[in-house]
Formats: sequence, structure tokens, C-alpha cells
Amino acid sequence: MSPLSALWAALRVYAAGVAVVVAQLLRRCRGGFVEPVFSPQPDRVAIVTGGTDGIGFATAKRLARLGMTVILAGNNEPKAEEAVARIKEETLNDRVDFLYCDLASLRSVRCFVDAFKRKNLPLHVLVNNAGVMMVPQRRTVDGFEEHFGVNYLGHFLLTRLLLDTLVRSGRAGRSARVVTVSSATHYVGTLDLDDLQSSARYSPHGAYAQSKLALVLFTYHLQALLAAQRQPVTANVVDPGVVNTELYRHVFWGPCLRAKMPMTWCFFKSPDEGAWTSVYAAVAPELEGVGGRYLYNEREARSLAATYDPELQRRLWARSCLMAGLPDAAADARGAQREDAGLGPAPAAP
Ligand SMILES: NC(=O)c1ccc[n+]([C@@H]2O[C@H](COP(=O)([O-])OP(=O)(O)OC[C@H]3O[C@@H](n4cnc5c(N)ncnc54)[C@H](O)[C@@H]3O)[C@@H](O)[C@H]2O)c1
Repeated sequence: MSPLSALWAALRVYAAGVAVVVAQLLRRCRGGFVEPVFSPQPDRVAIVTGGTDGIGFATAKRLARLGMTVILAGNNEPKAEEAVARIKEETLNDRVDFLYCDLASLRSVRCFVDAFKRKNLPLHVLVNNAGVMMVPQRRTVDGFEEHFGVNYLGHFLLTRLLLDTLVRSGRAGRSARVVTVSSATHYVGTLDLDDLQSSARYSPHGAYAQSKLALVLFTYHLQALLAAQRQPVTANVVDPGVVNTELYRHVFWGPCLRAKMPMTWCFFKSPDEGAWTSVYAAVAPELEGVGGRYLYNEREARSLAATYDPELQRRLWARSCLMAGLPDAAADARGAQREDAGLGPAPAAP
């Protein structure tokens, strides 16, 4: 990518970030963010990817506080022990565990799903939260550009492999939920289906924004498939805002955040505040049976216009199946949709 294009991609991402930061500052001036309150959900089981740090940790802790059984999925084993211990201590909930899952390796994702399924637990909430941002140009174990591979494709495979368990665990009136964490940067992302790995033109900002855009498209298509089959599972996508976490470690001004500059709290959400929309999507009673929504500050918002294009969603889904080594039957559109969703043959007509 030419330096000029890279600069343009960076400016667009920063513009999106600044718009959110200004909105957050104004909100603070008007009284701040109000913590949502939910009733206990002790019979539910959740997986939170990237649950050892930042927004994921805060999400896992909040779900554990509601009494859920929570599995932290992540690639940071040294931190995991500490994270699990902290959540247990702070929530007095002993049903919190860690399972290794490196989203940069499709094999690791498969191993994680096998290990989870060996536990014979139901699954009511899957929070696709883990992510990397603005890392230098690198490849995953399987050769995918890192933002695309970790943020998007790893979660695509994870969700697909867990769908059968989610379907079995949900029921009418009490759906299982897939919650996927995107970002306001998706508004400035572009999806190049012919170069999803950003091989021809790489910019860390552009690659991050593309991965977050892909997650929105994926959620909407997944929801359409689930709704068409009347499955008791919903899929929504959330935007946490701009949150003070280690995600910014690769950004040039990241060290300022780490130095805990005074006034940071005015501009950034705390990890707890950043987790509220994910928790809302995971448990809010008013979202029962509701899917295909872009949620921001515990409300529905519009995502980028292009994300509502079913053809773009379908094409990305088909490419993703190929890349993740999953079936994508093209012969019959309806049959293909069922197989894409990993939901097996169509049920007999009532
Ligand atoms: N912090 C923000 O301002 C912000 C804004 C918008 C969206 N988000 C999104 O929120 C999510 C959480 O980010 P955060 O701010 O808490 O960042 P963070 O860096 O604190 O946490 C990211 C988590 O992802 C995990 N992770 C990274 N690579 C992984 C891999 N290969 N396999 C498994 N896990 C991996 C990390 O171990 C960590 O637990 C991300 O998807 C991010 O894109 C964050």
C-alpha cells in the first residue's frame, strides 16, 4: 500500500475514534453511563473469548456475577489462572474456568471446541470478544493476515463449530445468544473480497477496520440463516465504544494510556463500562428472540449501509467457509444455507 493510502486509512480510523470519544465526553458531561441491572441467570453457560483481559474480563466477571457458568477462552495461559481466581473471588461464583483457544490457529479453535464439548455442558451465550488491533503485518499459523485471522476467521470457525450446541441449548422463549464484538471502525472499513488478506495493500488500520466490518456482515448473515430455520438462537453485534484497555498497545499514543494520564476516564470508557453492551446483548430480556442488531450503548444503532447487503454477506460467508475448511454446498440455495449454518437437514414441515 502506498504511504498516502496508508495515511488515508489511518485518518479514517482515527476520525471514527475521535467521533466516539467526543460523544463519550459529552455523555460524561450529561451524567455519564448508567450501569444496566439484570436478574440472576444461574442456569446459563457462557463462553467469552479473550476473557482474561480488558472488556472480555469485565464481561466474564459480570456474567459470573449473574450466576452463570463461564468459560474464558484465550491464548494467554499465564494470565488465565489469575483471571479465573480473581473472578471467583470477586463474584463468589466457583463455576468459572479457562480453556486454551488460540484464534490465530484454526486447529487450536477445533481443539478448544472438542475440549468444551467433552465437558457435556449446554451453551447459552457465546461472546466473540477477543481481538488484536493495529499489529504489524503478520500471518496466523494458517497464513491469514492477523487481524482477519484472529478477529474474524477464528470467531467464524468457533461459532460454526459451536452452533449445534447452541441450537440444542436454546429453546423457544429462551434463546441461546451469539454476541460478537465489532467496533465503530467498521464504519470506515472496506471489504475487498478479492484480497481479504490485504496482501496487495496492507495498512494496520485498514486491516483492523476490515476485520470488524466482516464481523458485522457475518452476524447479519448468521442471524438470517437462524431465523429462516426458526432456530432458538440469536446473533447480535456490539460496539463497546472507545475503552481504556491494552488493545492500544500497538498504537503510537498507547503508552499515554498505560501511563494512566489524568482525565483519561473522561474520554475513554472503563473496561466495565465497555462490557455493558456485551452483557446487555447476552442477557437483556427485551432482546429475547431479537437478532441481527447492531448494539451500541445498550441501544440499537445503524451499522454501515453496506453491511445490510445480503449478497455481500453471502459472498463473505462462502469465502469464509472455504478458508475455514467448512462445507458450503452451493447446489441448492436452501440446502446450502442449512449446511452453511452447520444445522443439519431441514426439519420436517409441521
Ligand atoms: N478497547 C477499545 O476501545 C475497543 C473499541 C472497539 C472494539 N473493541 C473490541 O473489543 C474486543 C476486546 O478488546 P479489549 O479492548 O478488551 O482488548 P485487550 O487487548 O484488553 O483484550 C483482547 C483479548 O483478546 C485476546 N486475544 C488476542 N489474540 C488472541 C488469539 N490469537 N487467540 C485468543 N485470544 C486472543 C487477548 O489475550 C485478550 O484477552 C476486541 O475485539 C476489540 O476489537 C475494543
